[in-house]
Amino acid sequence: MGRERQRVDYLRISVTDRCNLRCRYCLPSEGVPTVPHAEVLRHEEIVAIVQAAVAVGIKKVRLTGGEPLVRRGIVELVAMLAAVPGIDDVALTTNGVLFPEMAAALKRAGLRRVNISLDTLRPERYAWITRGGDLQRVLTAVETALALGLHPVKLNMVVLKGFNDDEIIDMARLSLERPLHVRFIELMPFGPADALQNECFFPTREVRARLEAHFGPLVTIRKLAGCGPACYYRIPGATGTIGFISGVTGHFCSRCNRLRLTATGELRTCLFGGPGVDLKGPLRAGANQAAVAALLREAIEKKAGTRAKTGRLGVMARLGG
Ligand SMILES: Nc1nc2c(ncn2[C@@H]2O[C@H](COP(=O)(O)OP(=O)(O)OP(=O)(O)O)[C@@H](O)[C@H]2O)c(=O)[nH]1
Ligand SMILES: C[S@@+](CC[C@H](N)C(=O)[O-])C[C@H]1O[C@@H](n2cnc3c(N)ncnc32)[C@H](O)[C@@H]1O
Ligand code: SF4
Ligand code: SF4
Repeated sequence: MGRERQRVDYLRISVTDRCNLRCRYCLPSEGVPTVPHAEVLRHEEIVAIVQAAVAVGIKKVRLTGGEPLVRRGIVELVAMLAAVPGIDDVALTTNGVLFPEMAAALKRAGLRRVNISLDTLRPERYAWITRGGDLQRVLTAVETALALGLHPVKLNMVVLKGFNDDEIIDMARLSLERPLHVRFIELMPFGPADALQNECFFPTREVRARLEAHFGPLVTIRKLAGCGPACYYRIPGATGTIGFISGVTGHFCSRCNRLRLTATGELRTCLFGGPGVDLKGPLRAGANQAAVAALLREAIEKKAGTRAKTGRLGVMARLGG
């Protein structure tokens, strides 16, 4: 008997390829050539694709980027997506820089939860890894998300040997008193991260060993809202959790539940590449919802429960992580 196919119910949407930071493992210092405005999907086009996606089983959307909060009208887009019948979860992955001022409006628009990238708790390190970012803004973003009752609030830390691996315990401590979910992410070989892989890759098993040497055995917990690739644990007695995203050493592809939509309207069935399907062309040529749904259905049927094999990987800021 064949393997039962994982239900695909989650669409990650990169709403822009632009970013207000230049994290060293994600973008080159000069950035990447930006896509002309006309090539980027308009709000209405994203909504049309999401409506078609609901017809093929999508229930959750996550907005990412680039930095999703630099997209003009992002609050309105959240409201439009939250209003699509059949969508029960609208989430955001952000670097947090613009979040404090926008958070209340985003929540009012229907944002349910947020994942915030935070690689270090030291201001000078943060400025270095992001090429100029201000740590205080991200810390304020985390506080704002908690104060607004967005739930769960997850933190994303890409662990880099020799840069922030000495902060693993400090980051994990953030989960002790408050409902913060601290995720340790393995560096994946995209764009500039490819060149860092040899020197900086720090595997999940070593993160876990460090945590257990300090806090004692971690307790396995059932998954948090999100159904992403993270595996969650708890430090005994902690309010929040610890998550591991093992994009390199892990084996979670057989339960992959997601599709990706790039800012320019290409549908991808795997972060690691594979054939993309152009949705913008058909949409602009007048394809109706049923026709877009048929393209989505076909892509889902072809989606393998394994990582796509590809010669060249793009940059994360283009794919939305
Ligand atoms: N290999 C792989 N990595 C992923 C996948 N989805 C997300 N990631 C990585 O996981 C990290 C965190 O991603 P987030 O955008 O916070 O999303 P998430 O953890 O999937 O989201 P939720 O589970 O919904 O909270 C990023 O480094 C992503 O690149 C995936 O399908 N495959
Ligand atoms: C590409 S960013 C886009 C959203 C937003 N700009 C942010 O930083 O949260 C999404 C996530 O991918 C992670 N990421 C970027 N490059 C990565 C890499 N090479 N390996 C693993 N994770 C990476 C980031 O740390 C971030 O948590
Ligand atoms: S990880 Fe996010 S914040 Fe950092 S450069 Fe990439 S897209 Fe921008
Ligand atoms: S690597 Fe590809 S198939 Fe595997 S979990 Fe990520 S997106 Fe899904």
